Amino acid sequence: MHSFSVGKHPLLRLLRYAKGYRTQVWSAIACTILNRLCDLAPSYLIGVAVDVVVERENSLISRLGVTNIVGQLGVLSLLTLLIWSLESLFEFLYDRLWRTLAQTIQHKLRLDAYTHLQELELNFFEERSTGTLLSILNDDINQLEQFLNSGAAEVIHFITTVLAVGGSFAIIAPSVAPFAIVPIPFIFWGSLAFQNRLAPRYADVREKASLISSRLTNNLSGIATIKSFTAEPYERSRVMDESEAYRRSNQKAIALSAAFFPLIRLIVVLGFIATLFFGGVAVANGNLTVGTYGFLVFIVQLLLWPFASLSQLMDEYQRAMASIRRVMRLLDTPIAIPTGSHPLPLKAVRGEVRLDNITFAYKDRTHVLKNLSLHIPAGANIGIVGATGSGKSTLVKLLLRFYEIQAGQILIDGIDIRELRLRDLRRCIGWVSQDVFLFHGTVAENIAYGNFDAHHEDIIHAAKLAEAHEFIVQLPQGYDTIVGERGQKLSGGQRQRLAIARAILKDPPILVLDEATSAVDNETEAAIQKSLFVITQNRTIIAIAHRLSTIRHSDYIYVMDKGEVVEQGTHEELLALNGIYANLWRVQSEV
Ligand SMILES: Nc1ncnc2c1ncn2[C@@H]1O[C@H](COP(=O)(O)OP(=O)(O)OP(=O)(O)O)[C@@H](O)[C@H]1O
Repeated sequence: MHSFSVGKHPLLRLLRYAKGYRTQVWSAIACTILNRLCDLAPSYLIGVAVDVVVERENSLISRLGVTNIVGQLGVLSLLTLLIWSLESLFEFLYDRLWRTLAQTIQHKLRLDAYTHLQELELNFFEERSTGTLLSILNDDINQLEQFLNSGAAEVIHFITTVLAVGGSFAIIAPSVAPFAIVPIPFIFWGSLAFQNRLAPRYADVREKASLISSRLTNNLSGIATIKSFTAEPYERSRVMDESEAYRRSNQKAIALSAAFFPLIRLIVVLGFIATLFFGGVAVANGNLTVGTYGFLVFIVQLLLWPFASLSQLMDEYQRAMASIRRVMRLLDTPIAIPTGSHPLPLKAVRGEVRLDNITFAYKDRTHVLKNLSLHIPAGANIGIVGATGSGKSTLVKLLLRFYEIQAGQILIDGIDIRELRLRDLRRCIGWVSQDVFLFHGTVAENIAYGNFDAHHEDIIHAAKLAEAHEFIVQLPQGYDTIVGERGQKLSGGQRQRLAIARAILKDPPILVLDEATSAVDNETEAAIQKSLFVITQNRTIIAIAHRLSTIRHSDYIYVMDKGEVVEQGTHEELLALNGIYANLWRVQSEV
């Protein structure tokens, strides 16, 4: 999606987000230049005032037709008032324009980064902590604010000042001007050297910030565990370590950044002294008037100070770049599981699933599934059992194409899932996972996640089928009760039933239940089974369970061990086989 911009300077890529705002950008540039010109004017007005009192009837203003001094000073005062008012007006305008643009850029960048993030494969998320990603999406993008708010204005102010003041310098005193600009190359050289040293320090600061963020998010979600193990002091010291590392990293950046401005000031003073000295010599030799000399000494500061403030801008720039680079790196992460192009209209799905000799290993791990084949006819109701860690959940995740298989083929209705449009594939599978995730929101909203267009009656119907209606209506606000983050205000069994209701509402041709009823009691499970039986007609069901009673009525049962199918058949056939399944059944029946 972003490949065309890879390789471009991150700042240029950032500025691309302002593309559709040409008028605002130009207006902002114009207002910034006008503001700076108005800002410089008073220094010139002082020159004009001196001119009035020294030259009297022969002053510059007298050429406008006002000859007496009071009149001239009156004109000057009005001019000053006008210019200062304009300066304020332009400042208001440019500040507002740049800051609005800054918000727009941040908003678009954040949205782009999030959209891209959502497309990345699960493996990407497994290798990074939530806190790290959060710090990029939130902190880093917010970090840009300061630079975006004022960076452009400062650059334009700088250029305007140098051109206006430098130009007038060259016109008024061509012989002194070269001395005034002597420090400029040194300032540039110093700024570049500074920039190169500062960049890695700010990159380190951002890195440390993301480490704190990841520790904090982790601890906040594990707060109950921390409390139960009375690990508060331990966690406090871990947070302290991360915070200390951040502080130290920042200190290193500050030490350098703080030294720069005073250093530049020293160089600036050289230009000031040169003007003072050589200008004085010129006056003594009769090559320069006293008035002009005074004026030059005054404006040389106007010329040189912006160079000093350049250091602050560089600082902000480097800080922003450290963040921009992190965001751009996220945007440049390639999507490892690309969508296919074959459409699979929901209505047309029959629901036949075939796994053909598949082999799969998680990244840097040994094989989880080896040469596994199984065939699920459309509309069949199959069960999968097996020891913990034998690869049952992995199999389902492969069907959803969360990971890519290394060998073999997975087919739905005879089409390789790699060829299918990813959204179509996932839309036709309803998945109730082992660890249910509920979003912060109401019960109804969480069920409606299965179908955002569902009516309230549909939600209730789905909840009834999932045996959830009864407990929902007993909650304080019924369907409008907030479930808390991750659904923590509900019991495990209640969460599972909401997840089942959500999957039922999705009404998928293929329904996968991975330990979907493991947390509910036998009685409730039996009731859910009965309801499910009603809706399982014309639907392919894949049920994974440790409790064999859950799947004993399946049309066909696969028994897995260490990534392979070791037994298969109906419940009766498997009992007759007298193998692993029969053994498990005996153990569980005795219990
Ligand atoms: N994201 C992952 N990255 C690396 N390894 C993983 C990942 N998920 C699972 N595994 C490993 O793959 C193996 C199979 O896990 P899987 O969850 O498929 O087993 P399961 O049969 O569903 O087990 P259970 O009955 O306990 O749920 C396990 O050894 C597990 O450690």
